[in-house]
Amino acid sequence: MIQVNGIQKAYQQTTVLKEIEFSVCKGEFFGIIGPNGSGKSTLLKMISGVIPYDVGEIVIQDKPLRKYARKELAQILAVLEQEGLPPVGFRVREVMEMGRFPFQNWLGEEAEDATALIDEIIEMLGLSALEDRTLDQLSGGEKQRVALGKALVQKPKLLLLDEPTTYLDIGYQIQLMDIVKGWQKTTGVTVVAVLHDLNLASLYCDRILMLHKGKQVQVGGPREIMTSSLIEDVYGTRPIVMEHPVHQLPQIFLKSEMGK
Ligand SMILES: Nc1ncnc2c1ncn2[C@@H]1O[C@H](COP(=O)(O)OP(=O)(O)OP(=O)(O)O)[C@@H](O)[C@H]1O
Repeated sequence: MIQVNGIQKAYQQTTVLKEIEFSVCKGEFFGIIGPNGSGKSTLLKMISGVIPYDVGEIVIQDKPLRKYARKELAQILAVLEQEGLPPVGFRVREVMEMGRFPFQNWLGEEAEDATALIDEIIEMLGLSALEDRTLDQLSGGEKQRVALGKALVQKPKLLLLDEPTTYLDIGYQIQLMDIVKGWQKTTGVTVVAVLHDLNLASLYCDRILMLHKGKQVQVGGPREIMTSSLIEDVYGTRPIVMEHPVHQLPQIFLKSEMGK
């Protein structure tokens, strides 16, 4: 689905990503982790075509990214990002409808009626009671669900998530990740997610790319990536890693230097 071949990126004179090389299979849930400033968002923005890369190539569905027209890319790829919502005056349903722009002609008409799809997604995200509210009348967590809805109504083949659980309490974190996973199972969408929470990354991702200071440290399954030595090398703190009692996947426990 995606091949990232030898990507390099500099802002002004400072290189922020170098020699990034990996591929993501169709239908995979692929995570990108790493400390603050390691280049995660920059990499995701390059995959979504928002910012250019300096060296290398990104290929999506066997076609180099730079050969895609904007609208053509928007028909296969959707992004959930913090700043992805329109200005505040819009209502929840209107925002969902905006997700259909890539499929409309210049008159705002679409070959397929998307009303049923929008209804289904509003219902699935628990937004039915809020659909006539404007964005400024929503909490941070509710806005995040609207942003996810706007991405899902595009019915993307590739869904890019930039820190999707920011602002969400633990209940909504799991709910949002489960919704994405469930949606993936029914539609076969490929998901690439930048995640700060290593435990969520371990639970949901098939494979994970770990970045450190703009370099690719390793790509592998949760058991290969979630080791205390690798995490200590990259994050500078040595956690305890234990197997989740239900999911049999590695989970980390942080250790305080101060004790209690
Ligand atoms: N527009 C920009 N101009 C200059 N430098 C930038 C720009 N955007 C990001 N950077 C720098 O590039 C590096 C990588 O930033 P990026 O936002 O990709 O990291 P990140 O891993 O997503 O960080 P975080 O976890 O803190 O969100 C950082 O050093 C950042 O300061």
